[in-house]
Amino acid sequence: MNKQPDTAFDNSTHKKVTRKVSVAVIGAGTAGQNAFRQAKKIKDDALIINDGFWTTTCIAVGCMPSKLLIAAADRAYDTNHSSEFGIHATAQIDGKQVMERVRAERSHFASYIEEQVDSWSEDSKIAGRAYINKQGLIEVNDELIAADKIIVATGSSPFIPDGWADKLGDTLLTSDTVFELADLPKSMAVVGAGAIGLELAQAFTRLGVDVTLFNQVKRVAGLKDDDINNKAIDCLSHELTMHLGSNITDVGSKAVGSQRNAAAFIDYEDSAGKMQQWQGEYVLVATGRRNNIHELGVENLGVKLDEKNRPQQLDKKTGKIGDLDVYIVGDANANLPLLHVASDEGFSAGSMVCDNKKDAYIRPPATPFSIVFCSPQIINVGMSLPDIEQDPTLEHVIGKVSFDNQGRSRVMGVNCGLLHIYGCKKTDRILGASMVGPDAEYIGHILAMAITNDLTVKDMLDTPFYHPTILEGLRTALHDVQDLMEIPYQSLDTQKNNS
Ligand SMILES: Cc1cc2nc3c(=O)[nH]c(=O)nc-3n(C[C@H](O)[C@H](O)[C@H](O)COP(=O)(O)OP(=O)(O)OC[C@H]3O[C@@H](n4cnc5c(N)ncnc54)[C@H](O)[C@@H]3O)c2cc1C
Ligand SMILES: NC(=O)c1ccc[n+]([C@@H]2O[C@H](COP(=O)([O-])OP(=O)(O)OC[C@H]3O[C@@H](n4cnc5c(N)ncnc54)[C@H](O)[C@@H]3O)[C@@H](O)[C@H]2O)c1
Repeated sequence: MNKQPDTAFDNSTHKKVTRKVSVAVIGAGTAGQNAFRQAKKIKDDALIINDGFWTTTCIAVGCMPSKLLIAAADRAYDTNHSSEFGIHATAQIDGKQVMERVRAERSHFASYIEEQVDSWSEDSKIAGRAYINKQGLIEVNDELIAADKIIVATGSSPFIPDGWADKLGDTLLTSDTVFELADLPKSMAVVGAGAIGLELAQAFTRLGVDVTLFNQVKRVAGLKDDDINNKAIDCLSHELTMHLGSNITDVGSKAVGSQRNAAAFIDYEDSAGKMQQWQGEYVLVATGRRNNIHELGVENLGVKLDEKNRPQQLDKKTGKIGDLDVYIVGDANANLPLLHVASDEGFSAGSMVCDNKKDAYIRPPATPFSIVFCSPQIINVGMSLPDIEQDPTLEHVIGKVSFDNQGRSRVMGVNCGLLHIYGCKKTDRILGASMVGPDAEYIGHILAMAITNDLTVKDMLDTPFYHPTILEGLRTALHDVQDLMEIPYQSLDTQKNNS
């Protein structure tokens, strides 16, 4: 490291350096484990340090338990909402069994990671919280480690507004604790209508919990296209109680008899400016996540952080910071806190630090792509509409399709949605897209593939679309893009109205 002393002592503490390694990875989530595996192929002495569980945020408290809960919720929803098909049933929901399955399946996924971590030699991993001291040395447990290169993969944690943890006490839940509930609660407020809030609020509602969702702005899933945002609110409000544009002025908990020793309340000003109070069993706070970097000491390596703790001079391909021998990858760099990004960045950084030319491939930054797994699903791909609108040279058009009357969506009874595809008039390329609607996860993948591989709208329309599918809606929107571009070959199309 640039700041590492030549001596084997830390001058400030007079502690002896306990080991010298070529590569140290801090954090053993998805990004860190990928980085470590890749580095270890070339550098025998590569070391990984981790605080807490070794099974990744994704598996322990993130992607997987949330999708397991949603899977149960969707079963219940379908059972309770099939009467339009002439099928009448009421779901009997065993809350304990629902939560047990979430945890049992989570353990199943975790076992693969545990097996891998167990296969790493004891001297290549350290369980403990790392701190980078003023000398640029890593302090962990009783060790003082000098590393030529450091990969920081310390992830992120739930953000809880100031004072709420104390005021809510044990009525407070976050994504770190909610999957540990032994049973489904009777009622719950969810604060925050981002990906976490939306997914969990809808899942618990579908499982029979009385859920109220709060968000301070009239926006869900951070959608930046107003029409898609309004449509998403419209589709979701059929089953979710939402107080969007409400301002929470206070939260707290109070004693309520013998069953539970506390019940929560939220005081809020609703969107009409009227003061209201919500009361219930728990408050699930989903007001965003913050990268775990502020107490790590990366500044001691020369890394500059902005006011939101985002590292400056970040190379988005590899996580490298300027010309330092420091890489910050995954949620820790607060760039795109998504699983596939953490995975790619970890892999690339691990290859870079040891110049692994043999089986390394530095992945280019992925086309921005996110999915929120509520129903209907919400996706964003490529550039956002506001970013496109800021650049008049892009000469964009917006191809649209509604899923409210789309053939297969109607057949399946999932006909609520809207897709906007942002096309570039000059290049016949797709700049980005935003959608709420059925099968959005698949439509999103197709659009991400098209953008990544520089396909033209014509290329996409020359590809077969099977009938009857929800994906035919994508074709309708692509046709709309073409129509707006006024490119002559569109007139040869014959399949246009089949969906
Ligand atoms: C509820 C929820 C649902 C999600 N769903 C999805 C989804 O559907 N799709 C998707 O793409 N993404 C989803 N995400 C996001 C995804 O889980 C994260 O982007 C991803 O797991 C981040 O991986 P990571 O390797 O950067 O961090 P992590 O997996 O969090 O690993 C970081 C590790 O570093 C350790 N650490 C921190 N500080 C130190 C220190 N000082 N010393 C040593 N170790 C330290 C931590 O304890 C942790 O073990 C979800 C997240 C949540 C919370
Ligand atoms: N399906 C997925 O890919 C998935 C699922 C879950 C999480 N994630 C990742 O986790 C990250 C964090 O998710 P998140 O939903 O916690 O954060 P987020 O930043 O996406 O959303 C937070 C929401 O909370 C609201 N909010 C903030 N403070 C508030 C307050 N005081 N009162 C009321 N509302 C308030 C914000 O307006 C925003 O809508 C996401 O950015 C995403 O990268 C992804």
